[in-house]
Amino acid sequence: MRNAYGVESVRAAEREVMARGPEGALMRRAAAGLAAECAQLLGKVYGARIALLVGSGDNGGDALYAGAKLAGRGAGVTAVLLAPERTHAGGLAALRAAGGTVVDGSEDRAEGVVARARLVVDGIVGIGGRGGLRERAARLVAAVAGDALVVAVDVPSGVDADTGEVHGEAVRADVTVTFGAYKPGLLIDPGREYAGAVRLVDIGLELASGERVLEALQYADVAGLLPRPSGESDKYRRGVVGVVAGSARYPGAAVLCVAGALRGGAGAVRYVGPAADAVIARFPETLVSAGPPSKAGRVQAWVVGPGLGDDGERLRDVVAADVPVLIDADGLRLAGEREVRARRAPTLLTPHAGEAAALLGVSREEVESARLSAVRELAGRYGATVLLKGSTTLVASGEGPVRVNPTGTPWLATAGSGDVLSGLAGSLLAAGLDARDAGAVGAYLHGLAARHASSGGPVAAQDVADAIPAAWRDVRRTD
Ligand SMILES: NC(=O)C1=CN([C@@H]2O[C@H](COP(=O)(O)OP(=O)(O)OC[C@H]3O[C@@H](n4cnc5c(N)ncnc54)[C@H](OP(=O)(O)O)[C@@H]3O)[C@@H](O)[C@H]2O)[C@@H](O)CC1
Ligand SMILES: [K+]
Repeated sequence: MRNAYGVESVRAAEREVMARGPEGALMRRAAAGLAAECAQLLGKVYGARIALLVGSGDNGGDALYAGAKLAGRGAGVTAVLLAPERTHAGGLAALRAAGGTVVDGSEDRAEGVVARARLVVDGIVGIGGRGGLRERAARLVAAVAGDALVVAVDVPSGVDADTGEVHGEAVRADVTVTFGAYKPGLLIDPGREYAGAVRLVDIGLELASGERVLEALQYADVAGLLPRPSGESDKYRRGVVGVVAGSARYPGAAVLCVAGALRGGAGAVRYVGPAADAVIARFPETLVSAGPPSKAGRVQAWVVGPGLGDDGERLRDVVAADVPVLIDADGLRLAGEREVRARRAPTLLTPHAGEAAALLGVSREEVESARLSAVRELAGRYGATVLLKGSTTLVASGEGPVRVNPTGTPWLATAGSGDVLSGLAGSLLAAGLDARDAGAVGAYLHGLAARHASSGGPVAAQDVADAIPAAWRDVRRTD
């Protein structure tokens, strides 16, 4: 599991270590890790031209000490000071002693220094930052050459470390070297995109796992959660998932949802609705019926919503069921907050940003720019688990850390891919995973399947469904 911690927890852990150890030890460890990463990126340090963008706090101090190390190895290092009178004094002295030079960020030549650098170190602001880049910093960042390497210290300046929100301008890094713990803002878009590749440097902070605010499942975690049929399994023990989706006129959503459900580990898929002919034609193993879902026979979990149109009656029938229910697409529009809250069995809602925006009464842009608060707000309002789809899919329940999916790919933004995900996650619910695990494991496999199917090119929803077994095998191999 990859865990991320909020700024307050990181600061508290820092205070504890500082109370025990010698002054400046943490910053020296951080700077050593930062310098090592810069050296590795450069390949050859000797003679390399490096610009340090140095703000008023300890983030700038890290950059200066790392710059001193690189200058000691023969790099040409220049520090550009954004707040000369408040620069970290020890760091500045170390850089000067190692042969580095210094310019005031308000001088005309500062932009030229930045523009000529092969590597730019962003030590403008770290976890003490608020809001986007200020004007002078933004001007200097705009001067960075297109082919220069940009390394952010701890957090790309302008990105909110706790949320990944970006208000105004921010640094776009190739690599972010972060200290002590991942910060949520490095793993959630838009911040994640600004961070580039994230490297964690251990500086000896001890963080209690109960304080993590965000977690990302890794291969081994997913392998441990995947359902495993035993020798005794029959279809009911493995779980039957019911799918209420599609319409006679638009059967595609039903077919794709069933395609996902068949690959999610449940023992059988029951389809209820008017697209039964199309479903059977494609997947003859599906059990189909046309009446109300509650009369369809035994199921261990329902998926309702994709392509459902305005069929509120079937939706209400499913929502009244006493088994786990996944609500997606049209179902989200039709399901009342009160009905969902009143359910006793688990509920998993799977909106994309546009659907989440409609439920919250805000714009799509607002959801996309503040994904963490949007998913938490929805989970709270509905008393449900919510999977917010997108470039960084998030899964939130009322309590516990939010899960962020690390396997997404932009190619997944394709028609029908959400229908496959809802079938897949519903199948995992039927197989016995709780709503948070079903959502997170479903998103993980779905992303991995899309990568398999795409290999860097466009991908259709059916291809994603077809690649789920390969993704599953991939994960199991690490078992
Ligand atoms: N915690 C740890 O374990 C360790 C932490 N370490 C390092 O320390 C860093 C935190 O240092 P920090 O506390 O000095 O804050 P930091 O981020 O440098 O900001 C300083 C000042 O910047 C200003 N400012 C605010 N917003 C701004 C903006 N948008 N644009 C421009 N300026 C802005 C604001 O001052 P203001 O100008 O508003 O008075 C604020 O007070 C951390 O990220 C890591 O790198 C490691 O060395 C070792 C272990
Ligand atoms: K920074």
